[in-house]
This record gives sequence, structure tokens and C-alpha cells, in this order.
Amino acid sequence: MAVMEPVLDVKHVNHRFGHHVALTDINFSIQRGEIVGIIGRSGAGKSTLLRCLCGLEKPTQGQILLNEVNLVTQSESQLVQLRRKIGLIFQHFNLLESRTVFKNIVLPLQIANWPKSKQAERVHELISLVGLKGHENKKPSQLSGGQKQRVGIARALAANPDLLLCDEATSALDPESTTAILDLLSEINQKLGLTIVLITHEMDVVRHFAQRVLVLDHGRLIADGSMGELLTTPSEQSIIVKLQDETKPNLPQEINEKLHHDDKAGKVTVVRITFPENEVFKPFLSNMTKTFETDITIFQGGITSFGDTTTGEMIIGLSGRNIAAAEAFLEANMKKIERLGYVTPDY
Ligand SMILES: Nc1ncnc2c1ncn2[C@@H]1O[C@H](COP(=O)(O)OP(=O)(O)OP(=O)(O)O)[C@@H](O)[C@H]1O
Repeated sequence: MAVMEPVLDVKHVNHRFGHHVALTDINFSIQRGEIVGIIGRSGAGKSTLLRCLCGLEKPTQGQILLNEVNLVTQSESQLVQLRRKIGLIFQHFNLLESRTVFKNIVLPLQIANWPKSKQAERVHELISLVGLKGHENKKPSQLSGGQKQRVGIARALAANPDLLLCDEATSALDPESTTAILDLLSEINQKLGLTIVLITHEMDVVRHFAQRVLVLDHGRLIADGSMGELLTTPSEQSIIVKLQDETKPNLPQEINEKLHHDDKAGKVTVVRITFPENEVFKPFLSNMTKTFETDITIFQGGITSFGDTTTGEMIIGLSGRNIAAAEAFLEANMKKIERLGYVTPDY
């Protein structure tokens, strides 16, 4: 659980490029130890916000406090010092091709004038943290995308930052490496208590990774909450609707084609159910089948975890006896139940 101690405080940030408004009145605060995902479509203002957060861009208005120091009013030389407290990882890794893994990771330590005698020990510690033992002397071209990003992470962590900012850090990776990198970042968050902000346009990344999600749309912050809240709070904002749709289980095509909306005897009632948060492992469904002698067919769905919340959504078919009572039971025990229609049992 994050201790309430803000690492980053963003207050009334506005940014324009000439007449073009890129960010409008952005306000949020990030506590030490939090993992926060910032999601938005292309052009929503994510990169601009990220550049402001690390002092590479000065917002036209507002304050960005890193450990209570306002980045907006600092001189360039003060910013150089302050940026050492921010680790950055990038979509395309930004490694120096001519240097080995070891030499890429040691670079920030050399820049920060770490004592030479301590540099090698620190690099080996980082290499082992990110799972790259044995690769010290390889050049980036000899590594996979996932391994390159591990080097990027080790380099970003080298000088013990207070904040790790990840800019589309998994967008260039295949799904397997994406999961491995997100798992590594979660592990680092747990082990070191490091605050992580990840900017992405990928719904799946925030869903699997972030404890808290900020949604940017047309330069405005339109939502700030846990993934659970975001997915279950009705919204008319198209990006949130899309996020909710992408995470919803849908009926398999062949069943969907046979779905009727009229209630005729002998049909299977198809419902979408959302479990109450953190109650997915309770035997609701088996209790229901025993009590009401109702049969269940699972058409789609499963259990998802985000942060420390577990939730589940399923599309099930109800048949047999006492269907109305079973539906009433679900109504009372599920977070949400939605009747989608009916199918004949010959699906
Ligand atoms: N240097 C610049 N000069 C003028 N306009 C800019 C500049 N940088 C960004 N913009 C504009 O500001 C808006 C926000 O851009 P930004 O790159 O922050 O969005 P984004 O969410 O990161 O998009 P993407 O995912 O495509 O990178 C866009 O309309 C963009 O065209």
C-alpha cells in the first residue's frame, strides 16, 4: 500500500504550442510507491505531459512539483540535477549501440560522478535485478527487444531515482516480452517501493499493470481512478467506453449469430455477469446451481487482476429449472447482471 507522500504534484498545468492547446488544466498527485498508467489516444497529449513531468518542456502555465520542488521555475542547470531523480525508459530503448550492456548501464553513474570503486558493484546489482546476468559484454544488437528494454530499465534505475517514467515502454515489444517487462516493473515497484508512471496508448498494458489510471483525452484529464472503477462506472467518454468494451468478454461469434431477443420456453437465457471486486473466488455459481437446480453453460469470460483488485466477468447460459430465481440470485449477489438474450440449446 502506498504511503501518502506525494512524489509528484501537478497543479493547473496548461500547455500550448503557438495557438494549439495541447494540455488543459491538468491536476493530479502521485504518491510514493504508486504505479500509475496514463492512457490516451494518439494526440491526446501524453508525450507533452511526460516531457513536462521530467522538465524537458516548460508548461505555459501551472506547477509541476517533484518532491515539492517546482520544475517549472528551475533554471536549466538546476533541472539537470533534478532530472537525476527521474529515471526514463523509452519505446525504442535509446541504448548506445557502440557500448556493451555494462557500459550502457554504467553511463548515468559516470555522469553523476559516482565513485569509480562503487560503479561496477552497482551495475552488477542492477544486471541481476533485471535478469541479464551473463549478457554484460553483449552489444545491444545482440539482444532481443525485451532484453534491450531490461537494459533500459537498469540504466534508468542506476542512480536511484525517486520516480520512473515509462514512455510507451512496451509498444515495440511482442505480447510475451510485454508481459515479462510489466512483471519486472511490478517486481521492482514491490522490491524497491519505486513510484512508476507509465504512459501508453495500449489498453491491455494499463489493465494488467496499473493500480491507478489517468485518462487523457484532447489534452484534458477525463478520469482518474482504479482500473476497477474505470471499467464499471458508466461513462459517455468514447475512450472509456472503448476501454470498457475491449475488456468485456463477448459471445463467441457462432453463439452470437443464434442469439434471439424473444423469451420462448425451452431456450437458454444468456446473461453477462460482473463479480463483485475481490469476491471472484466465492462459490456463487455452484451455490446457485445447487439451490435452484439451474444449469450453467460458460460461454466466455474469466478472472482479471489489476493492482490488488481481482474481478471477473462472464457470459453464461442459464437452463433447467427456476431460471427466474437464479437470475434474481445473480441480481442480488453480482455487481452487475445484464441479460443478453436467448439461444436454443442446440448451439
Ligand atoms: N512541438 C510541437 N509543436 C506543435 N504541436 C505539437 C508539438 N508537440 C505536440 N504537438 C501537438 O500537441 C498535441 C498533443 O501531442 P502529443 O504528442 O503530446 O500527444 P500523444 O498523446 O503523445 O500522441 P502520440 O501517442 O501520437 O505520441 C497534438 O495535437 C500534437 O499535434
